[in-house]
Amino acid sequence: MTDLPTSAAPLRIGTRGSLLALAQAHETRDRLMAAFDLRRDAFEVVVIKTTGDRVQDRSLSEIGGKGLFTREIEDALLSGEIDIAVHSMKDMPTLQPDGLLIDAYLPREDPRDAFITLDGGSIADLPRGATVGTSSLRRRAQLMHRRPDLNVVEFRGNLQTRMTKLRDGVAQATFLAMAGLIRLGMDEVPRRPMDLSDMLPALAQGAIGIERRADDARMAEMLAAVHDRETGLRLDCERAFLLTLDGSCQTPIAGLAELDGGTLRFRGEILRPDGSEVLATSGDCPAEEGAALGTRMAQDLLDRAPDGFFDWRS
Ligand SMILES: NCc1[nH]cc(CCC(=O)O)c1CC(=O)O
Repeated sequence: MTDLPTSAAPLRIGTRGSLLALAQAHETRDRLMAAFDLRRDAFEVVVIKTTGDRVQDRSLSEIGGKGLFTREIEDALLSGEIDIAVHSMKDMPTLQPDGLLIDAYLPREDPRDAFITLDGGSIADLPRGATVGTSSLRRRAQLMHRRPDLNVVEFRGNLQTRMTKLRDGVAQATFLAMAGLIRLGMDEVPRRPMDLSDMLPALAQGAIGIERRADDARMAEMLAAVHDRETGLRLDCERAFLLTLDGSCQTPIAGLAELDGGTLRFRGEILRPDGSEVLATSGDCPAEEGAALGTRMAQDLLDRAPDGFFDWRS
């Protein structure tokens, strides 16, 4: 490989500024350092503020639009201010702008959601009418499906902010992705990982993707060295499912692909926002054919959804 980055011409990694985003950018840098025997000063982490970071006083679905956490970063990639961008794949729109692509993923972390209370209790321990904080339409719908008696309130902010809200009594419980807790080393937070049969995660939860310019052969070569093939196969299926349903992280859609040797198994579901109805599907295929399976699984749900099921789609 010619033309490796140096301290004089470092590889610039674009990222949001949250602690989790920075941890993910640093993991990407560390893996590239190891793969190419480079020093830390051959990299520069460039923090970019996005609309989603800036607006804290309204719910994400209210601000609307796709790419709330990505647009400014993708602009920096297109203009050449950065060389790659590191993203939580569950926050990524399913299609990238012309000229950009994502075909490199780091090894996926635990994809499950965790149920969080200060005393480590379970959902079943919550008294009738208890308040749960979450801004995720998916988690809200999944929770209300099981416990329609619960009161769900908006809970925005990073992991630290949400823990402070729990301590302040704004809500008795919340959900956080296991991947975030693990990547931030928040070992002191009492968490109960949700069984996958009780709560399917957001599509691509726990996966880190690295975006680059489509015509950047040097970055393509470098990223291929850190790409995790199994994560890629699972994400091919999950992203095809999401694309066919035209969903995003802000719609009540859940699903997960898992590899079992050469077989890819997928489970997915869509919900009404109030949790009153769930439509679930599952299937499997050879590991390499996940995209076709994801599309077929989504089509199955579209075919079965009664009139009006998708009224929440704008
Ligand atoms: N929507 C915010 C977001 N984006 C990615 C993660 C967690 C890490 C991941 O899923 O990769 C989180 C926080 C959360 O849902 O608890």
